[in-house]
Formats: sequence, C-alpha cells, structure tokens
Amino acid sequence: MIRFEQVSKTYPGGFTALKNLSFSINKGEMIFIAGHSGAGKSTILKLISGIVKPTKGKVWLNNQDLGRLNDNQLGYLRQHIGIVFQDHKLLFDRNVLQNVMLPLRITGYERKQAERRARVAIEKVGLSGRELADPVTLSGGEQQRLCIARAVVHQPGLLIADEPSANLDRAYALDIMELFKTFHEAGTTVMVAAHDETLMADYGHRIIRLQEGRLYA
Ligand SMILES: Nc1ncnc2c1ncn2[C@@H]1O[C@H](COP(=O)(O)OP(=O)(O)OP(=O)(O)O)[C@@H](O)[C@H]1O
Repeated sequence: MIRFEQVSKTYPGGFTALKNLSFSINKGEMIFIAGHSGAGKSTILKLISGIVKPTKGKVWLNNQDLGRLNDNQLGYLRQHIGIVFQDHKLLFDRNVLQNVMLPLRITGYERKQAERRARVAIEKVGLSGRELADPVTLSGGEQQRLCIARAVVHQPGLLIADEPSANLDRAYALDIMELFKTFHEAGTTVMVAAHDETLMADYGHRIIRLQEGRLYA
C-alpha cells in the first residue's frame, strides 16, 4: 500500500530530515514508527499524506507516485487518509459533533448525512453523550479521541497518527493504542508514530525505528 524508495527529505534552509529511506507497508497492516524527537517521524507521515514532497526518491501510495500528483489529485487522495495531527487542530469555537462533521461538510456531504456519520464515529471512540460539549471542556485523552473520530469519520483505508498519546498518562496512552487496534482489526491500515517505544511493545506489530533520519534495526 505504501512504498518508500530511497527517499530523502531536505527542508528549505538545508536540514536533511530523512536520508535514503526505503521500506514498504502492506494493506491492512498496523505499524509503528519509533524514534526520538527530531528523528523524522512526522516527516514520514507528511510525505505519505502529500503535505511535503521528497527531495529525492519516490513515495508510492496505492501504486501512485505521490511526487507526480497535482494538488487536486493529492486533495482527492487525502480524502482516503485519516490523519491525527500532533497538534490536534481542533476547532474550539465548535462543539464535538461539529468538529467531527466538518471534514464531511467540506467534501460536500449534506448536513443530515454528515451528522449521522459523525455520531457513529463519536460512538466508536467512546465519546457518546459528549456531542454538544465544547472541546475545551474535554480531558486530554477525550480530546485525542475526538481527533480520532474526526480522522475516521470518512472511513479511510489508511489511518495515520502523529504522537497521539504524547501528553497523556500511560493508562490513557494505552487506551488510545487500543482504540487504534480496533480500527486495525476492522481492516484499516494503521500507522502510529511515537517516541515511547514501550507503548508499542505488547502489540507484536512491526516497528520502523528511526534515528537521525535513517532506519536502524
Ligand atoms: N518545515 C521544516 N523546516 C525545517 N526543518 C524542519 C521542518 N520540519 C521539520 N524539520 C526538522 O526536521 C527534523 C525532523 O523533524 P520531524 O518533525 O519529522 O521529527 P519527529 O521525529 O516527528 O520529531 P517530533 O516528535 O519532535 O515531532 C527536525 O530536526 C526538525 O527540526
């Protein structure tokens, strides 16, 4: 489903975040990306979602070379990816339900249908009953669940999450990992980036380890 072919990424300013990276991820796999802060985890996720382009090499997603797609094509592709951002990107002037409905409204769903699907996603992440709450009144773990509901509301085939449990206590962090596991078990390809490898240990899934932009075993 995803293939990195000798990918390097140098940001404007000259810093090389990824160095000659090659790996593949199969459809339906759940995979972790581990590495210290600055190792290049977010850059991998941004390349997969077409937010940044490789400086060298190729990134393939569903047999499409992302470097060859124009903005419209990338926009269409992104509708099939659920992204849980490191910085949440929640809208605090809208309630829980409206936050989850937003991606569907943007892609043209009519209000009733968007609301129905948003309620299903909210239920899946365990936030039923909080639909009308302001995101600011939710705990850190609940806000993260809300981000996940928003990422999965359009039933993406690929779900990617950048440090989804970074600011949570261990028990809440493991809860969030369990939630990703349920989406994986339902057939979604899931990629989770985190610096804390101990959160990944119990799952037996493949771990891509990064150090200073390179893979290490
Ligand atoms: N837009 C940018 N411009 C310049 N340098 C950048 C940019 N984005 C990231 N970098 C640099 O690239 C390196 C890798 O960043 P990246 O965000 O991929 O790491 P990370 O492993 O996800 O770290 P963190 O967990 O702290 O987000 C870092 O040194 C970072 O400062």
